Amino acid sequence: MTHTEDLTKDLQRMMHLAADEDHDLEPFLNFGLEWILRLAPVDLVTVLLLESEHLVVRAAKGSLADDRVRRHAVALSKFPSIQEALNACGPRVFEEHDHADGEGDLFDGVLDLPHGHACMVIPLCHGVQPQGILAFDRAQCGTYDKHTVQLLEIFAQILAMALYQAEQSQLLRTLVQQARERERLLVEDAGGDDWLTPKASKSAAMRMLAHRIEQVAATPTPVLIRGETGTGKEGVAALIHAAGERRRQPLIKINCAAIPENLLESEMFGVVRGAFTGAVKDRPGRFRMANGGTLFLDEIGEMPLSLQAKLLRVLQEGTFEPVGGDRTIKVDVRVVAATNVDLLKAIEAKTFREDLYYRLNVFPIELPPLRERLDDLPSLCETLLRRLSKRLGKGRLYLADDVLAQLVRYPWPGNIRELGNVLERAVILAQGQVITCKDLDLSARTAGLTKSPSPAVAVAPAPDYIGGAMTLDEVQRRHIIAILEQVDGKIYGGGGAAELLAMKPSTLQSRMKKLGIERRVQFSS
Ligand SMILES: Nc1ncnc2c1ncn2[C@@H]1O[C@H](COP(=O)(O)OP(=O)(O)OP(=O)(O)O)[C@@H](O)[C@H]1O
Repeated sequence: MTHTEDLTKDLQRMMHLAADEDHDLEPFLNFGLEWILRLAPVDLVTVLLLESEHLVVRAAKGSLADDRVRRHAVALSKFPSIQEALNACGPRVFEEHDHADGEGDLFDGVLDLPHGHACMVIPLCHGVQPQGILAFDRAQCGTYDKHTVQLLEIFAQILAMALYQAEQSQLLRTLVQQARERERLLVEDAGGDDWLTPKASKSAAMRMLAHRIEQVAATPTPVLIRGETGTGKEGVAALIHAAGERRRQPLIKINCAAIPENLLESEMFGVVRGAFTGAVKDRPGRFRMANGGTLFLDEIGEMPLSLQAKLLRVLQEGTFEPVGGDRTIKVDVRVVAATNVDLLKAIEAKTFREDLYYRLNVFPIELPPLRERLDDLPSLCETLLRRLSKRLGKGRLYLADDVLAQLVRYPWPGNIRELGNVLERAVILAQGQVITCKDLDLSARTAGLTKSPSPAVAVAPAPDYIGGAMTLDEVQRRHIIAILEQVDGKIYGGGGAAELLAMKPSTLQSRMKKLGIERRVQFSS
């Protein structure tokens, strides 16, 4: 094969790798840098990418490439001539006096190269911003001839294009993921078809919460959302993000309980290639992905103590070091955390840091459990049935007349998630469009609960369908009266109405007041 044929084949291969559909840069870099070593008089070729005003080695090949080179990073401010080359997007060939005049070499302290060794950088420019540089070094003195410079420039153009493609495809993936996430989570004012927003809620507590969300959304303050499992904490985090100025930036989620302890740190803070076995590429981590936007830390109570100090530092200073790296990264991220465990108890048990708790708890948001916002049950059922109808390809779905009364009696330990599951199963079991009590089969669930509500309380007939004649308030009023009658008006303690209804006594009393149930008049104590 002729030299030209070889070159053509290599270039074809390189173009093919640069256009790789997965935009995995590794094969391109391996092949491309080896190719340079074969064609040009070079002992070290390095790709250095720009990251927060630093040039960070992304790949290195050649007889001088070792681990120290591969982990090297320098502040751009220390190399004005490279900054100039980046501004002009043109190559810079260094001569002996450049090294002598104080700017030094990119690899000073890492490699011991003689003054005047052949050294050149070519900026990687494709798209709006320069992405970094290609640097070429030789152990011996001399400069690069014109033809070599031209060849290396062409290679730099191909590399810059491949980098740009990979970056754009990563951006696209993140945007698609966010769009899907947003679609799933709602977002407020998008019609609210798939979500009952706190603003549209009938429960006073939820409407108050809508107000708190508006207050805090515009600030960068961390928010701690507390609430039992399935109460909608993730949805509230999305609302906070969507209501603030960060809404056009990413909302990134990480579930601290779902990721093994040893991987959580790199997942959150990123990892430098080679930091541990298996870390084959640099990964940015979710904090960097969320830069400018919001990071939702779900199940924060499960975060290992060892990571809590690092998180506290990001909250206080906005800085951290990726795993295996010593370069400090600065980010601007709004943190929204959620938990369904009692963090004060976790502090007592020494599994949660007190200082982190106070930093996160600046603006706490408490989500009430479903049993304390029963006013929302009809609208929630409507919303969830609409969602199910769409998802399962059913027509409009209805609840039969006595279903709401039964749903009100159930204590909903799994909250809205459980309600969604119960309705989903009922929709599958239902003969047609109307869901009956038989389809709900709540008795099986009630049997599994320690705090079971009264099994046989007579409840007055409920409306035909949701939106029918009897209001939920009336259903609740009759049900509470029935329970109070059953327990002779006892509210507190074992066997009292509050226990049977799985409510706090104080909540029951305020509900009775709201519904106009006068205990002293109607019941003996
Ligand atoms: N207001 C709402 N309107 C419609 N669906 C809701 C609402 N709130 C919660 N849901 C649904 O309930 C389920 C649980 O919600 P979410 O995951 O936000 O709860 P969570 O409190 O974060 O739960 P966990 O603590 O277990 O992570 C989801 O399917 C969600 O779509």
